[in-house]
Amino acid sequence: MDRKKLVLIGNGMAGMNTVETILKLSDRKFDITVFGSEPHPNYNRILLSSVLAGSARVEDIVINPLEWYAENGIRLHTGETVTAVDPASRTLRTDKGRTEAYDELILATGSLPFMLPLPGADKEGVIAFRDIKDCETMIETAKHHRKAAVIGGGLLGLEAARGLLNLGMEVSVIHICDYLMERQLDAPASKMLRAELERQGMSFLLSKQTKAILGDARVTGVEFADGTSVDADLVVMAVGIRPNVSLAKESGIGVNRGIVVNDYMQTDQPHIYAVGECAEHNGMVYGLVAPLYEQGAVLAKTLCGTETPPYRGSVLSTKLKVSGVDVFSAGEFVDGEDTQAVCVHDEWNGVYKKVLLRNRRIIGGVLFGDTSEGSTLFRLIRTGAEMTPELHASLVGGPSAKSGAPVNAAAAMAPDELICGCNGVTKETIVRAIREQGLTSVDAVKGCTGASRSCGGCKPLVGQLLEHVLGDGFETPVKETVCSCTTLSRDELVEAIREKRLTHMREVMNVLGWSTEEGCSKCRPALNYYLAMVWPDEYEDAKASRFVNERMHANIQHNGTYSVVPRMYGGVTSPSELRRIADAAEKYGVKMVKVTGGQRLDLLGVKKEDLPSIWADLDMPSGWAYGKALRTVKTCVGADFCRFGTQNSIQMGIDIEKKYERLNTPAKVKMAVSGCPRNCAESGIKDLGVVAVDGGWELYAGGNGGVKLRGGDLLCKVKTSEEVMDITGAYLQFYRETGNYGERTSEWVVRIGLDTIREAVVENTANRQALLTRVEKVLEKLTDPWKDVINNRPKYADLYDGISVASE
Ligand SMILES: Cc1cc2nc3c(=O)[nH]c(=O)nc-3n(C[C@H](O)[C@H](O)[C@H](O)COP(=O)(O)OP(=O)(O)OC[C@H]3O[C@@H](n4cnc5c(N)ncnc54)[C@H](O)[C@@H]3O)c2cc1C
Ligand SMILES: NC(=O)c1ccc[n+]([C@@H]2O[C@H](COP(=O)([O-])OP(=O)(O)OC[C@H]3O[C@@H](n4cnc5c(N)ncnc54)[C@H](O)[C@@H]3O)[C@@H](O)[C@H]2O)c1
Ligand code: SF4
Ligand code: FES
Repeated sequence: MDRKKLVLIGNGMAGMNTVETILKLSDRKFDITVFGSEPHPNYNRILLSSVLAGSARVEDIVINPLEWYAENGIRLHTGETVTAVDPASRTLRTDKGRTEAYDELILATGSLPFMLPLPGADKEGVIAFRDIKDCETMIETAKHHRKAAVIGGGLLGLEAARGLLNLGMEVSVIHICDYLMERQLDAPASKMLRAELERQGMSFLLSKQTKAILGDARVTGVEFADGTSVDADLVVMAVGIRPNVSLAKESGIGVNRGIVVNDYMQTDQPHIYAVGECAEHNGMVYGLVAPLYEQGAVLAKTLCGTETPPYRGSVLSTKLKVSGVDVFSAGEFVDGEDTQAVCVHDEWNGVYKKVLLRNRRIIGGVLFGDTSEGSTLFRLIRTGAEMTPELHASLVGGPSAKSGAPVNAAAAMAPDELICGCNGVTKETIVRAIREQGLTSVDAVKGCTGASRSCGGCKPLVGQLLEHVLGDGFETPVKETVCSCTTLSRDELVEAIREKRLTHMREVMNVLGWSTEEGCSKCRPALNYYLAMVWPDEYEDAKASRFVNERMHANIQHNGTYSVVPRMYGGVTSPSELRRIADAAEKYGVKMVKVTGGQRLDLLGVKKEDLPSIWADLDMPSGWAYGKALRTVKTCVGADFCRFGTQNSIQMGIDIEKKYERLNTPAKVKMAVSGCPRNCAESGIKDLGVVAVDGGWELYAGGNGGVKLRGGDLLCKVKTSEEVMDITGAYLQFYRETGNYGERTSEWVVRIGLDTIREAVVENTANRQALLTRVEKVLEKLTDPWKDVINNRPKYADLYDGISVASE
């Protein structure tokens, strides 16, 4: 049988989801060709917000990789735009001069971002937020510029603003109304949202009418109708979208706001269908994926000749994808004469819940602060459920009532209903995956089916489904908390510090509900580290929270004296340094001068009160032998002296040590550089070991020569010394950002996985660069602690009491 020729114009989520459903229904019926203007295979546009916010990479958001098209016999023409359709001859033309015939044609041309036609809107630095290119422009701009203005305080604008904050920009959101997300939220929820986003660092300019974009070639600001203005090096317009209908219109296909379709997604032209954001059904145009998938399911069945109920329109639900903020909105939410509202407005706990009723039936709602009942509420709205005392208690009755009357919304759903609107995953798909793959957790379902991968709004529903299918077999993950003062894990703590912009230890303890007033010896130094890591510019080190060695900048010995270890970069010293060391050793009665395993000299047995003076006499940088920081970079003699050496290992070691000395890390870091694989500097058992090989260097991660002996894993092989330096910096910063306080790299590498580290610091060059930018920021601020003590002696009188300073 000859297969019919199906052509899809628009390689986006709606069109491709339709094609995927068609393939599931009948993989032999159509010979499929797809045209897409963008140069990419189909990707999850929703997750652009996550790419911008740094929690996903462009590669992660591809839905159908190129191989998928090939495996399914689909001809894909990326970077090719269809310019005309001729319904009479059933052909189309593209901008590359191609003519293609079709038997059935799907238009899924999506939307175009609306760009305000302001004077100056064509300046460099004025962009939309719609595709991968926009996302990459923002990421690049953030590397060189500081101030961003986002016009539009809707879903897109706020997600863009959060992403730009994460990229280190100062962000002002300009909104035309007097409250944010007015299309999804009522005033009380919007007020709470604004307060939370302000805490995260966003600034808002509300009730502002933009008048012009300022600047010469590049934007420098935005001017408002009231005469005021705001500075900006980047302007992101997020003021809504318009269905992309020009092709349909010019081809004589019926168009209103969108391409007009009936209940089976047919246009007014035979054999031409429309689906997605470009389609207008019953006067409605949709801008969220769940309705587009519902349309796609009807269209796929229509094309395959499978019986289907008609498409009758969709009830919408939205969830803002800004971490740390839980907002959910569905159906109607504005009070009317014929509506009744059931509300909880608890500003103390930051919770707002409103359920709107008409004739006792649930027609909409808004949840802020606690969106756990979002899925249940959405289902009740879709089915037009009547409010009952049990539902009332479960939806708005607070935690106690909730626990008394759990509602498993997932159990009541039909098999083909969507659990995850963002990724088009139905209940039956998840149930099958749970049963066939033996899945026991929400994360496992996510990995296997994609459900909950985007906005996360369906997580509770996935959890309910797991409970329903598995009963007691449902896995509740065991959480390791930072210490007994808190119920938060390390990741939750760091995220909360970031999201809530907590910059002081006391603030963290108050806001995050510490059970002890002062914390404990486990959480205080950890908090001190995490705060400094998250806020390298603002945070003032809380010295008192550090362990004694770090407070004193010296290692205390069993008899109460201290050791003094000056830095010798790469294990190299000079006669004058040795002379000063010898003089100081004699002058301060040093008990022993010892060559350490890290190739430097340790002066043992120094009295506490002599510490500042001996450092002043030595006039050498601190070797940080006491700190959670880069300690030493051990080197072998390398190519300059050794007949086996292939590279200058000494210089490499010195360069690394000079660059990254003093950098605070979750635990101590030891490094080594060897001039050849004979490894005389023992690079294989270091936190990061560098080994010269023919034509380059190998880097080994997570080695340890201490209590838990571990050989390092080969992280990568690079050609140049510059690459070694960069990967070292990125590796150290990635460890700083993801390591648990006190966790050595040997444990960290095992916990988070070598592949993840390799991806973050070697393969994903944009991420490597971002890590380097962040580590540079920290390095700029580091100073030698002993210089500070020597130059500001009175300040340290309490610490080193009875001090006399030799240079006086
Ligand atoms: C940053 C961001 C975050 C979002 N977050 C969410 C969310 O959390 N939840 C949610 O539900 N929705 C979200 N959305 C909206 C959602 O992504 C869209 O509703 C959905 O992607 C639209 O799919 P579509 O296929 O109809 O259109 P599109 O994704 O716009 O796809 C249409 C494609 O067709 C191509 N095309 C157009 N004309 C032609 C032509 N003539 N020839 C060839 N190709 C053509 C376009 O280049 C485009 O690639 C978000 C959108 C953005 C931008
Ligand atoms: N989490 C999500 O579900 C999500 C996230 C991002 C985008 N989206 C979708 O993407 C599409 C685009 O999002 P959007 O937020 O741009 O559209 P939108 O239409 O939802 O919101 C645009 C906002 O811009 C404001 N605005 C309009 N003109 C303005 C002006 N001149 N100055 C300042 N503000 C102005 C409006 O008042 C409105 O709040 C929508 O369909 C949205 O649903 C959804
Ligand atoms: S590691 Fe190689 S280059 Fe370095 S000292 Fe040993 S043999 Fe020589
Ligand atoms: S509904 Fe958004 S991730 Fe599932």
